[in-house]
Amino acid sequence: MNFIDKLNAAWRSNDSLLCVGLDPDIERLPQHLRDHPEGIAEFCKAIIDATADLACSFKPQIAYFAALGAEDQLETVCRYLKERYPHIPLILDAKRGDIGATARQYAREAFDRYGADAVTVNPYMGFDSVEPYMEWADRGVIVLCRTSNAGGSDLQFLDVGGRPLYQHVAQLVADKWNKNGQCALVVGATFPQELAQVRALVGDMPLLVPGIGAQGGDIEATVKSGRTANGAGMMINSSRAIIYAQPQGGEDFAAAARRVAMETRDAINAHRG
Ligand SMILES: O=C(O)c1cc(=O)[nH]c(=O)n1[C@@H]1O[C@H](COP(=O)(O)O)[C@@H](O)[C@H]1O
Repeated sequence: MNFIDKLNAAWRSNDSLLCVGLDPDIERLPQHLRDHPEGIAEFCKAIIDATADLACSFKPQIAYFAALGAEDQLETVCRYLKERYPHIPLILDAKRGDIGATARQYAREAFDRYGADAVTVNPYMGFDSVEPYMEWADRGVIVLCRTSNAGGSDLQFLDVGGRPLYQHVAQLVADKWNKNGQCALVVGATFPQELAQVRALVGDMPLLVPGIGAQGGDIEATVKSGRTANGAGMMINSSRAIIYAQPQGGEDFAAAARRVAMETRDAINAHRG
């Protein structure tokens, strides 16, 4: 099953648009896992088990593993997800961007090494830097468009022929780059008006929407701005607010993550109709 079909099936089967982000900062893990040689993987596996029935996707952020030389633990997490929850899409967040020959190696890393269903990529270097990922026709290519951070406006808001660059990117991907129907776009939940603009330009193309939770994006405005006619169309990501939900000295971290993931999924679903 290709990425888009798998995502559609996960939206339906879990009745969820929530993407659970796996950003395992070693300094924020429970002490017993900080001291454990496979602590990062154990933490992620526990979060996955606690939230897999509530999520439409999981998104590990590669930097949290690579910074510590813990790519083997990312492999473990990806393998675990694919064996235990093969119906939930795995998005590798790597935001890659380089010339074609190098991009092909990044694509092999994402799709062959980690077995990701989709990867995030940066469009700044143009189509030949994104095309190599498309050789894996059953995988998703998720292109940065209007990112959630304040500094995203520095370039993404520049005027390009009468409209901001992020809209040009959205149109370009929808009209020209998405030849195999495998593309999606990143649009931050912190900018609901721009989210609505992108939705208007790209039809039903899936959108990865980070920025609720720790970054403070408004769930109602996000869902109303980005939903498709059938009340789906988005992977709304929350990472820190879910995975570090454990109150000090309170409940088990995985149970706390489950509680917040459920609240978030339900808050999203309240506005899909
Ligand atoms: O591509 C992304 O996932 C991404 C794009 C963007 O515009 N903003 C953004 O925050 N992200 C990622 O989404 C996650 C957000 O994490 P929280 O702010 O903890 O929910 C991080 O892994 C970011 O790297």
